[in-house]
Amino acid sequence: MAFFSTVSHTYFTIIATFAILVLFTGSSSAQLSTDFYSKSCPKVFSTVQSVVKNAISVERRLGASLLRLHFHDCFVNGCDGSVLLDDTDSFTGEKTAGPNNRSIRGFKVVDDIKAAVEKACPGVVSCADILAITARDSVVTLGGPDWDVKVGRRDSKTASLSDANSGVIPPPTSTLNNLINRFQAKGLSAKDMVALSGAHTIGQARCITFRDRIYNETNIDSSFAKTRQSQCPRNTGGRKNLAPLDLQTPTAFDNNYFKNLLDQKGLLHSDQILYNGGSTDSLVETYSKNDKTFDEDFVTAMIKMGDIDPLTGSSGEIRKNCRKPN
Ligand code: HEM
Ligand SMILES: [Ca+2]
Ligand SMILES: [Ca+2]
Repeated sequence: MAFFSTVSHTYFTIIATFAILVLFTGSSSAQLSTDFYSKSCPKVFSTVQSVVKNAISVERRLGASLLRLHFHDCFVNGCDGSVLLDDTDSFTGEKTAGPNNRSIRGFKVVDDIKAAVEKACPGVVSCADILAITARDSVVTLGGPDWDVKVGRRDSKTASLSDANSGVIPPPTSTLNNLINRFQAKGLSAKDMVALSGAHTIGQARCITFRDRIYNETNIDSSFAKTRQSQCPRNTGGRKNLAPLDLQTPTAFDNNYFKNLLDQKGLLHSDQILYNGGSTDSLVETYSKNDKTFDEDFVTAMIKMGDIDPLTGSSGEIRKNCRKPN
């Protein structure tokens, strides 16, 4: 008896270990692949790209706005299109959460992309995948690196205001430790975090996100602070006034963001903290000197970010309209 129970116990352990392994790999990004739509929607990539290019040719900032949408989607319960759901009388989504309210944009472009993709292959391509492809196409269109986007994500049927407000998307007042920890919590390293922060080589920020820095911080170039103060008053008013995150080339994807940090010309507290005598200084120096290394590490990190907790298999749905569940 003792012999049999040891044997069955051993078998049980082996089977249980195997089941746990399968469960773990099944819940990760194992099912995303670059050819997920190769039969069901071969034109998806060219369709998305042409709408993105057209939108950016009308307003270059949209490239930045679209890239940011993918980040704000993936960090809140994974890359599941949750950020795109509109509020209704009976439902509050993520659009009014602190990091998103009056800030995230680009939804009309996403609607246009979805319409074009639905025309080519109805009911096939998820909004979460559209955000991932759109982020890549935005970077490429603005002169940044290219990569193959993994697809096969499905869309959430809901969204979470409280999760979007919980600090998983770190605020611009963050310490370096908080930035590192928040990315670590999503399986991204400090290196990934610094490389992804390089997304701030494009786009704009509102006065309220950098006011405290330009008036009260000391690790800032004084003439740069003065320039920014002229459009962002100390006490009241001007909250919505915009300034470029990269003062040199805000519509080109390059490594000037990191060069600015060496000159203490980072706009946000969370930008300059990456080069302030701490553990990430040497990476900032590397990226400022070597655009190719930045591009490579940015691509690696974008692919990792796109892998965060996707819905796959029969989870979620393929939304017909990115703004509401089916
Ligand atoms: C490291 C932590 C990060 C913090 C604290 C942060 C914070 C911010 C803030 C405060 C703004 C300005 C928003 C506004 O005033 O409306 C902004 C803009 C932006 N962020 Fe980040 N961000 C971070 C990481 C990222 C990542 C990982 C990406 C993408 C990969 C990204 C892409 C962008 C872009 C492109 C813009 C400009 C958007 C536009 O012009 O519409 N950020 N970010
Ligand atoms: Ca999400
Ligand atoms: Ca730039």
